[in-house]
Amino acid sequence: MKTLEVNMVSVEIGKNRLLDAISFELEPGQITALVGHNGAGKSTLMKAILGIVDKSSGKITINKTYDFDNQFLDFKQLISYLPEEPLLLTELTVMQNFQLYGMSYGIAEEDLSKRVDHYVRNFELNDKLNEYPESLSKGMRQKVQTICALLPDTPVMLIDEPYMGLDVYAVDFFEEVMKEKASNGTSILLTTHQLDRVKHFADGYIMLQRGEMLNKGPIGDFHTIQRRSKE
Ligand SMILES: Nc1ncnc2c1ncn2[C@@H]1O[C@H](COP(=O)(O)OP(=O)(O)OP(=O)(O)O)[C@@H](O)[C@H]1O
Repeated sequence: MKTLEVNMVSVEIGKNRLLDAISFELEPGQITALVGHNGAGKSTLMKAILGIVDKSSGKITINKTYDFDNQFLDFKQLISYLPEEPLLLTELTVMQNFQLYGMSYGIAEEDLSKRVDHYVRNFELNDKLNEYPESLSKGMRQKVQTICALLPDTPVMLIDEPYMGLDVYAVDFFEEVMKEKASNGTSILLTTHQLDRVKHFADGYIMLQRGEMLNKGPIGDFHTIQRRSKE
């Protein structure tokens, strides 16, 4: 049984081929680190899965049934996404941003309020619910965006560079939540440059290089990223 299946996905922008025939599958309950140099194509791959960037070819499905090309709205509901840069709506308060996520993923009000309460206490944002994103520090905005991504219970999570701006307590709590989500069956794909952290945390890895899949396998087989040769 697989959750996300990505089959021969390519992305071209103008004459540039940003991703070249990428294929991989995620198992339920597995955390997979997506690694590679700056510019390797990690964020582009996540954006292609979410339809933020158009794929030029390839097929993406979730649970074999939900197809990116034929049931995009149902497909997207099954993915929670933490973008590299916070994408909060500046005209909404922190709580209203959470409510918007709750509505778009159909989370019952009572569940939403319990989850918000749990996450804001642990990320130490309980006194910020009525603030607007621009009055928060960068790290606090990152925490708010992180909570947005944690609120829904989806079979697939795409997490792009989660550690940036988080303090050490927030990082520990975040990893605890990831493990808990995975133990409940969520497949997590996570990009990061903090390779030492993911080594003890992920089950598998996928390595991209210049838009191509260089290799993949269990995390125990991952050693390091070779220094990029001069082009
Ligand atoms: N909208 C775009 N138009 C043109 N080129 C783009 C676009 N978005 C990304 N690229 C290019 O695609 C390549 C991959 O970028 P991407 O952001 O996916 O890399 P990354 O692996 O996530 O890097 P990092 O580790 O620095 O976040 C880069 O060469 C980048 O310049």
